[in-house]
Amino acid sequence: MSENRPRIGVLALQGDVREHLAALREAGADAVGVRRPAELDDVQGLVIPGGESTTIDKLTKIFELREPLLKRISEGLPVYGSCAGMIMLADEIRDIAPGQESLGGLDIVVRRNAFGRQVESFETDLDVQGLDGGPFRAVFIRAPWVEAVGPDVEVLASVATEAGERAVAVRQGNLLATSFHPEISGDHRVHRLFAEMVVATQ
Ligand SMILES: NC(=O)CC[C@H](N)C(=O)O
Repeated sequence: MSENRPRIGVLALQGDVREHLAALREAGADAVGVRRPAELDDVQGLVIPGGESTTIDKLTKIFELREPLLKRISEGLPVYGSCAGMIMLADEIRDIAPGQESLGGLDIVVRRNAFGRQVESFETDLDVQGLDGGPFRAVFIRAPWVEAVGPDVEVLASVATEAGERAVAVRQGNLLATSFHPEISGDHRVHRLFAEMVVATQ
């Protein structure tokens, strides 16, 4: 790690990997793609990007990353999951696909595609706890929401839905997750928050 530039990986199997690499670099991290176990060994934090959680799940198994990921998460590796990445970190998934598994670690129940189908993707201004400087423009794309959280989970942001308030940003220890995609908003405050979490563990 050079000075305060943490080395953060982006799980580079599927999804918007490039956008996260760019956002992390702008947030002050050394960002690298992670596709092999040896590359995972080499990072101090990891982003699991948005994409399709069923595909990311399958590819982590094919690329023999599932076991190393489970091990590092259990050892306290800081991980930030966005959208499909949030689903990968959830202990329980509703509307799960046949055979789908998460990595888990975050004591939350998420519902996949909770906000509706692709055409129902939307943007909104969110107040996110821990982010200074006003509301965050959050982009939701076939996003999950959080239906239940365990006692150690902090809810950082919620949205009002027809079903009531639903959490869309949560943190539990070294694990951070958002239903939305901060990597495409041009606002790097979520990535900066994660980089600070990674630095704090060193
Ligand atoms: N933008 C996203 O990451 C969408 C997540 C996708 N609906 C899933 O279930 O994985």
